[in-house]
Amino acid sequence: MVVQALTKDENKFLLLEGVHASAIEVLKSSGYNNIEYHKGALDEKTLKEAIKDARFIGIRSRTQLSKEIIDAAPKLAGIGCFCIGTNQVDLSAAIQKGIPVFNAPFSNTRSVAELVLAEIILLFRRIPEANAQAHLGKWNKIAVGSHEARGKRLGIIGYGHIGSQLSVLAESLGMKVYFYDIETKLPLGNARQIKTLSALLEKCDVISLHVPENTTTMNMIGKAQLAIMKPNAILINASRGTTVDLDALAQALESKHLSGAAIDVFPVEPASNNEPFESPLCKFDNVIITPHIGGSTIEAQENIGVEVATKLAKYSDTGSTLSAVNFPEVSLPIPSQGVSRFLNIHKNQPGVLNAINNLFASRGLNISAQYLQTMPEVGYVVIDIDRVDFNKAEDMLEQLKNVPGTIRARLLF
Ligand SMILES: NC(=O)c1ccc[n+]([C@@H]2O[C@H](COP(=O)([O-])OP(=O)(O)OC[C@H]3O[C@@H](n4cnc5c(N)ncnc54)[C@H](O)[C@@H]3O)[C@@H](O)[C@H]2O)c1
Ligand SMILES: O=C(O)CC[C@@H](O)C(=O)O
Repeated sequence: MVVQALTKDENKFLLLEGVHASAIEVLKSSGYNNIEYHKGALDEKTLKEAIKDARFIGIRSRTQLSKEIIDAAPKLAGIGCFCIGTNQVDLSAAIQKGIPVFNAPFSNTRSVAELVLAEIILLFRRIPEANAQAHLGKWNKIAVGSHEARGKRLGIIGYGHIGSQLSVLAESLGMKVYFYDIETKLPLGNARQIKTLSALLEKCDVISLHVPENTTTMNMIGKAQLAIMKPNAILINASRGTTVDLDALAQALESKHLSGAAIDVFPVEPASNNEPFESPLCKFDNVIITPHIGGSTIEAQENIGVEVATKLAKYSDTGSTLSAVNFPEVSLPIPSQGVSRFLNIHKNQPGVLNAINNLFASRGLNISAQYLQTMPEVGYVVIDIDRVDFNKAEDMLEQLKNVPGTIRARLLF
């Protein structure tokens, strides 16, 4: 359990996978200079070593923060995913250790929507094949199988931040947009929500996936779903690699049932740019294969760097967990000078708050403000008391950590 009040330099930030320099700028301007930066992901052994004394870690999609890795990080207080997806983190193991996980839910969404729009046009025009042939010296000037996007039907699976932006962009090209989502969503423009996935697949000329990775989306496009797609339809996946069965897709391309595909994400992705990439799709000229770069634009990465680093610094400075993905959200005002602030993360069981309040009362300490949020497993309470000297605050922290049910307690200032 973490109990000591820390200076900013004692908070080591371990930043992996080349997160944008904007993250470092934010951390430094917030007074955090103890930053270990790596351009790539670390192998498991090196990661376990590096994370041992890290207070915060910043990753993208390559680093798997399993329970085993989290258990190897006794000081870890916060995780920043410098991306949208958080499926690479064992969120349940993190919350059980009292560790909030933050991400950047919007910053790269436009980049993905733009890439998919470009892929729709390229695939309708059969540009990937023409390009491959031209590179081999073959001049194949034909219009066969080449189409405008205008008037074609786009089917979007998952009408969230990315799917809905794609919807607007595609309509501006004159496409007819349909979508399938497990939630009822407000259609933008003239888009229409379709009740079942099969109805969407049967109807549309292009299908694009924009769902999260979870049990409901695992292999949601397999042999049966590909079979009911329109002949010569196109499949695009820039969501997560687990959503499409790639062997089934390869068969659908082999049999020429589909006219093309664009795939940005894979069930197994190389851990670094130095490792080889293999896929059953590599042999098809009518498949655009990209190395998980849907969100990899300078604009997106810079914004993500600022957004996630700000969330980590704010949590470290004030205890604010606003927009954490796995954790009770507490938004905190800027504290006044005359305050000492404690955090207590505890199992959500009866009596913890009572015990905490009795503890402060028994020491004659006035609680000037208290912020509490709970989730089924975990409660998070931030306690401001009229300022006490450091020794007394440290003594209180020792008591606070002994409150039954406490997972983690910290003294912020
Ligand atoms: N390729 C990249 O570089 C890249 C970049 C950013 C995001 N992503 C991925 O794109 C995906 C979408 O991101 P987003 O920001 O739009 O997410 P989002 O959470 O805003 O939207 C996801 C939508 O999918 C819906 N959904 C969930 N389960 C579903 C199911 N079984 N069937 C149908 N709909 C379902 C949700 O209701 C929601 O509307 C995520 O997997 C994210 O990780 C990839
Ligand atoms: O930048 C990455 O590694 C992941 C990008 C994307 O998949 C996301 O989840 O935001």
